[in-house]
Amino acid sequence: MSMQRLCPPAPSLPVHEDPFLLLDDPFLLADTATTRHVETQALAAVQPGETSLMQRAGHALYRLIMARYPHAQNIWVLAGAGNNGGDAIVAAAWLHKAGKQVHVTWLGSPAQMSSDTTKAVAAAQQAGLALHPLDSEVTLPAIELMIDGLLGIGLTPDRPVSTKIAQIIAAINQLPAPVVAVDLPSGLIADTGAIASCCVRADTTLTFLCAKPGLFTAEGRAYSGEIWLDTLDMALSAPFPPVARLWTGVLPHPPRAHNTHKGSFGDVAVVGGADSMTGAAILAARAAIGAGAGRVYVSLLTQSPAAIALDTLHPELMFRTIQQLDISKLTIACGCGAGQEVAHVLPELLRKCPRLLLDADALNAIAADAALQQLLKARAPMQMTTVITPHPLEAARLLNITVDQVQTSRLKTAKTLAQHFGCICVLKGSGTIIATPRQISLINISGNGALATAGTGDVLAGWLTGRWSAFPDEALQHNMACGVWQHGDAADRWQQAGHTGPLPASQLIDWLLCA
Ligand SMILES: NC(=O)C1=CN([C@@H]2O[C@H](COP(=O)(O)OP(=O)(O)OC[C@H]3O[C@@H](n4cnc5c(N)ncnc54)[C@H](O)[C@@H]3O)[C@@H](O)[C@H]2O)[C@H](O)CC1
Ligand SMILES: [K+]
Repeated sequence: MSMQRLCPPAPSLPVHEDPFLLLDDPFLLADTATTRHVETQALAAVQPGETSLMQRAGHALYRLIMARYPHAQNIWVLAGAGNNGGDAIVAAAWLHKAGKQVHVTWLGSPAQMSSDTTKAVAAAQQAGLALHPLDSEVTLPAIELMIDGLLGIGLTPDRPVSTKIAQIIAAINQLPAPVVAVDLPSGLIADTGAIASCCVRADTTLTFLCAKPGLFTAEGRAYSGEIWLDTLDMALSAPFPPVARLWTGVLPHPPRAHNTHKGSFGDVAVVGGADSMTGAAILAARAAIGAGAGRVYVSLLTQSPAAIALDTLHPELMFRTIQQLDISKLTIACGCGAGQEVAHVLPELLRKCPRLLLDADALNAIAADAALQQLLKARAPMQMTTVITPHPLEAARLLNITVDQVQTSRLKTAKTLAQHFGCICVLKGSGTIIATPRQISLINISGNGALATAGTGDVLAGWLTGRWSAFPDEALQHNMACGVWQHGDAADRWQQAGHTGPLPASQLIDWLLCA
């Protein structure tokens, strides 16, 4: 296995439970420390006379450019002072040999080069390719492609990008030509997907050795474009622990058998919908029945006598008060549009409901009340299972940190929440994370900005609860990851059908149902 596209992924990918990073499983993600280990081991494994890793990386980059942008003649290569720049210079030399008009701007200096970069620079110059300092004019008639080799995993995450590089990044982002990023878009932090003050907006990213989590969550998806991985033909002897795994599809289920009935797929209740927010609970309930639950009850928290008692479009939904339900037998989604009233019902639900998904206002109520937090923590030791589905602001409230702290460490935040409350945490946002206290975290790959509209979170809560009810024997983390993937996939199909705006939540359910 050498080069392959990770995002958008190929269909029907296998699910691995292997807790170690092996280079034949491209969907395991490594943080920078692990990548450096892999790099050290890979460097040691290169035999004298074999091509260096930098040569392999540069040649892989060249091949991808020739395949993806075959008609680009005038190419501007931006090479930083480190090995990321070295990779770009190797590719530039190949492009030059192939007859392309290549202009290289190089920020490095002979005094500060790694030995691989020294060789790359010498080889490029021998081939007749000039490396220009930053202040020289770019002479290409019209740039048709840019190669971003400014910064890779050597970016220091805790300081802003230097002014000089920030100016180049601004220039790259203003030009209309497509950008191919080397290893990472420059400015993206490999471990988190946060950006260090500014970042190249790439159309294609070719990452090396192992895929990095930052490409797939937080700002990563927005800045990386199409993501490719090249493992540089390394076969590593020692496995390393991955930091997360990409989740790229659904697990197959047998079709609903003939001799089943509604009781075979469990009962769901949606508890939510305070005054003027009943729609949120209805959306969740409609999604739950669509996801496969046998029966779905709606328990509205509104006190309004005018509250609906029938969903005329979905008369299969049953409206009951919470007192009319046997919560010890239900899978419950609680919180959608639930307002402050939810605090009154949460103690009972937290104590008695065996399978409880908490969303939105339920999470806000728990964040504000230490006693509810204790009740939530007490569930796991009593074999009661909880899924929480916070968006970044709700996650921040639960941990008493800022949204920025959540978004600059999404993997860590999701894991902390899962461990702290003994639950599965589905941290929403671009690159949704599905974390458990002990298993490897999953990063969902599907979805897009069409989901950034009111009610789509309620649909997700209901959809996940419906899946939980319908497939109670499926490993819960995988079950939730499948549901998250379907939710994003519906939005991807919506865009592929030519829609450019938001996907209204009620229509999202229709798109989920016609997968
Ligand atoms: N070693 C190998 O064989 C391979 C490496 N590959 C590529 O190498 C880079 C990582 O290279 P490294 O030299 O460690 O770091 P960078 O090139 O990413 O950057 C170092 C460079 O950047 C400066 N710097 C750091 N932080 C900032 C900042 N905030 N603002 C401005 N400048 C900053 C730092 O001072 C250095 O000058 C990896 O990504 C791969 O592309 C290949 O994978 C092949 C094998
Ligand atoms: K880069």
